[in-house]
Amino acid sequence: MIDIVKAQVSIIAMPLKQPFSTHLGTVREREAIIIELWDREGEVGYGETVAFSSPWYTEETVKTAYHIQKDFILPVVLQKKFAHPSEFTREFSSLRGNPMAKSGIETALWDLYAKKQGKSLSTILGGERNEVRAGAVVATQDVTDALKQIEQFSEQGFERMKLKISPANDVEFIKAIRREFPDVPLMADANSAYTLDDVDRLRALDEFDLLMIEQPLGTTDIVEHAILQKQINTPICLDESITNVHDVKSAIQLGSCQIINIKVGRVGGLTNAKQIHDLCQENQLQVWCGGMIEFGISKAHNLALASLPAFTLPGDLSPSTHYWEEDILDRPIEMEKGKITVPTLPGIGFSLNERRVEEVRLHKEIITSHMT
Ligand SMILES: O=C(O)CCC(=O)c1ccccc1C(=O)O
Ligand SMILES: [Mg+2]
Repeated sequence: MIDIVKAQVSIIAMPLKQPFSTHLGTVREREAIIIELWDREGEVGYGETVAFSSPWYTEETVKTAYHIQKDFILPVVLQKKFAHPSEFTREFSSLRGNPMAKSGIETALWDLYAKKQGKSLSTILGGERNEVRAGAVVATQDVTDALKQIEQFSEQGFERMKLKISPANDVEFIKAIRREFPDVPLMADANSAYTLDDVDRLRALDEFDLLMIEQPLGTTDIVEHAILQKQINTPICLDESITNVHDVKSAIQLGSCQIINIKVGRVGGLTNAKQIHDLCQENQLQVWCGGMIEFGISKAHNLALASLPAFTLPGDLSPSTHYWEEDILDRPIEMEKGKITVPTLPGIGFSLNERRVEEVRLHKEIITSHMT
């Protein structure tokens, strides 16, 4: 039984090494909520809430997630006992939406559960890979910058590059990159910058041999992506549109995509992420693990998830030093020749570097079971 008696919620903030720009705006500093849950025997589980400071990618923010966690999720988690972390998802099915708030806590329960079993989170989830393939995101709207970044990322060994595109920055931008790097594995992410009126523009991207185009149309759309996929050769990958297993069923039924980007936070935790993985595997859809410009706790959860068999494509998985001067883990996550080793120690295989967390912490709150 998982019997949580104490929770510590920390809001941290750190500048990115370089700005991360999309057509929706620029991220220069990253806030996140780090969750620590202790059970009655003193074992600790770690989770990270990946909502951003503002609602540019999805509706949640650090403040909404904090509110939902503190006022609705943690009081229940501190009262209830869970036989298995998957019970969390059922327990909070009547708490609508707020997947990142849920995920921040659910993932901590998974870490704790795996540690209690003395097994790695990868093993507990059914992982089969001992290393995963890393991919880099070129998040600049400037072609000179983009060329420089791709050069650098290739030297570092990243196995694919993802370009952030929009109607203001697509055909000419990709053409300039393809001229310099004819063979680099390349994909594009539009973060919903297009509509069906742009079919000709999107068809023009077919000549660049992109591995896929991620989320070209509306953030909640499943139907129009199916219409688009019939008119372009580049495989469509859905990100924002997939929030639960039902969305995946619809996308499969309609032929809305060939690939799915699974983000633990976007789908409300590891239980749902695994269920989506299993469904994609049964239906021969390829999946990869999406990134949220995250700190090491979420990175470690991603490594465990990406070790599952259907994660055949390189993900938005990068070492600790990719975005951060110094991450918050006891030791950095490292990449070697484009691969990151899946930890074999119990749970996520990392703990927090308390000194570093202290340096970057804006706020801390401890909640115990006799307070709720
Ligand atoms: O974590 C990364 O390496 C970046 C991944 C990325 O592109 C991204 C980062 C933040 C929000 C949305 C997205 C996205 O995939 O659309
Ligand atoms: Mg995306």
